[in-house]
Amino acid sequence: MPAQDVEDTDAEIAAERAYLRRSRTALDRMRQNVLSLDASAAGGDPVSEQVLRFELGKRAEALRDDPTTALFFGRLDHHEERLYVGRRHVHDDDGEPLVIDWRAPMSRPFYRASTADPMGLALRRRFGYSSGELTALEDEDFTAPAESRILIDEIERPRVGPMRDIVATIQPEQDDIVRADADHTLCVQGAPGTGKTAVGLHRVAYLLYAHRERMRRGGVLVIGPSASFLDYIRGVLPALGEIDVRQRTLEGLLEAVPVRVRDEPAAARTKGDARMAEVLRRAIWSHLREPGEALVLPRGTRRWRVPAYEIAEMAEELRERGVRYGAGRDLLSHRIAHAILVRIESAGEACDDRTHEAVRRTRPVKAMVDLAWPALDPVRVVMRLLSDAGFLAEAADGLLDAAEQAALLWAKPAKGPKSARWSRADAVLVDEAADLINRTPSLGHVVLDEAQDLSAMECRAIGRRCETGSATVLGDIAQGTTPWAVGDWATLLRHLGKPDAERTVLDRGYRVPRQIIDFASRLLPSIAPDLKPPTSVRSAPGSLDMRPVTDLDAEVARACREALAREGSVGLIAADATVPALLALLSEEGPEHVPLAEGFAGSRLVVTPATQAKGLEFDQVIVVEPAAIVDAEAGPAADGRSPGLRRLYVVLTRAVSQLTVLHARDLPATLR
Ligand SMILES: Nc1ncnc2c1ncn2[C@@H]1O[C@H](COP(=O)(O)OP(=O)(O)OP(=O)(O)O)[C@@H](O)[C@H]1O
Repeated sequence: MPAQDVEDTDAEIAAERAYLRRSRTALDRMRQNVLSLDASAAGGDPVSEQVLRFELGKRAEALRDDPTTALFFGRLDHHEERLYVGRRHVHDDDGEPLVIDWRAPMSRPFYRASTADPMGLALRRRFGYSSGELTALEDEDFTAPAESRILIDEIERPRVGPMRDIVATIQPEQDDIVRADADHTLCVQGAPGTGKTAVGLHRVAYLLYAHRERMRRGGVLVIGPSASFLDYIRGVLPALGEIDVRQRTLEGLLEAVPVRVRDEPAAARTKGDARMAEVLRRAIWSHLREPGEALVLPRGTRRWRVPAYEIAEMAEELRERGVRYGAGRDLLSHRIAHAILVRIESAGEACDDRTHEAVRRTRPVKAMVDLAWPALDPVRVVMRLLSDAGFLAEAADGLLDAAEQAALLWAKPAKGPKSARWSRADAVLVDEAADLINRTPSLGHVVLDEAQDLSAMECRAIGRRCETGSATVLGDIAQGTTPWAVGDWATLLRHLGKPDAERTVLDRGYRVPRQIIDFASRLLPSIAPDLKPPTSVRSAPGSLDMRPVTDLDAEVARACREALAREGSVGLIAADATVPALLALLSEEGPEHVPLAEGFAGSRLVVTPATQAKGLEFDQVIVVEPAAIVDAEAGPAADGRSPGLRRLYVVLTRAVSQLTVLHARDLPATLR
């Protein structure tokens, strides 16, 4: 850079720093204003006072400045006005905006303006930060397409601990998804590292900004594949100022039974099959009974009688109307009460709502409802289905063959719901049964990550949680590793109840350098032949290091030491069964490390079982013995593709800067 330019830039940076100081001071004043508000004066009664105090506390918390993050990261120069784009809105004492929220419509040109369409901008400025200090700027005047060094620096900035937000560098194709219409369900097929998870989380923040009341009322939920994954992403939404969003695994969501065991693949596949919905429906409705005798209700000196066939007809009519089982029970009691009231009235007695309610609550009416339409506990229904071959055979007749029914039955029938050996797929069946009895409330929006792994029944469980809301469905068919996975987006969306979801593809990779993604993509023809190989925004010569070795243990320790000598996080990824031995080896050899189960905070070197690597990333990854990772997966997936190779694809695509592959055995043929 010529000396004059350097001076100009220094002067610009000094001016921008001054603006940053001014914005920070203004933000602090906004917070002080909130803290000075008197909840008791505004509230009135003690309850509203408490609510107000709580709300003010939250508001003040949201306005707390974090000096380690960028308060603004962009500047938009229109011909007439200049706007700074940042994490939150900041205004001065006169209400004049100093920084506008990245989610506001006015911020959109920061993410979308291009040479083809500058969106009214004369200049777009990006700011680079180092530890909260404004250190660089980058200008674009839209006369020619420009590459952003700040984007590349941001991606390559060494990882410490959990995932961080990408608010300063969201790319146009990602911005489309983040800001998509709230009523739309979107399905994103995205290659590894294309930003699906990041985009899903920023979309939540966007929806909470653009539709705050509606989303707050309905609720927003993020569903991720594992506890480690949730631990990894937990900081992103709070960093975007959103602290109230529930983040759960599917198992965490289905709390009716404790998950204790893992199913054999055959059982898991059958339990996850959509036919189970019909089996359960039949099992639930098989409880209706035709009464053997008429209902007789003594009242005063009279006895009112409703014949058994009439009650059976009422029940049948309700069932045909498609009511939920639980609601039907209630409705039946009303029908019976009504039938009795008609008789009473025709005998000349005047009745009103109170008579109706009194009759409905009489012991004979309740007893008749219990007999004809018994109350059901979904847990017990599913327990019986999985324990009682006769009951299962009746419900599954014509739907599941004998082998499938045998695979479903527990080896030892359960004694009670508490001691039963429930699996994850069983918990999903309980959830379906519960919904057949009482409708599951729907949320405003669900973000579903790693969706490719879900079974049809799991999709249904999630679908009912966004039945009247919308969803963002994220995943990668090539990374589907479960034997029960549905296998394609159209089927998955149908089971989710969103067949008309808009589908889109992300194939520009941000995490993985070209050299590594090209290598991993050699697996695609075997694991997902319909998918195009992804591209990468970065090239990093030397980032792929293949090491055939003879003494695997010695090489693992050496590779870990080498990686720790460089910057950033390190993931040592191996077949699950070999992880205990690797942990013992590292404890003996010395490199400081932590097992994944203990989280990301303990050490830079995280020993990660291959089955837990999904969704995670590390600056450097050391993969130990690919052949063992492939062999560890049982049988072919539902669509006939090797889940072992898919697992390997996941593992090989976790690295940001460096991938070292140690192998004493041959590599799988497709990689050679
Ligand atoms: N626009 C961006 N700016 C900066 N970093 C980005 C951007 N998009 C994605 N990244 C980074 O790339 C990495 C991969 O993103 P993310 O984990 O969301 O991808 P993914 O598609 O969910 O990957 P996978 O399918 O492998 O789990 C993350 O570190 C993320 O912060």
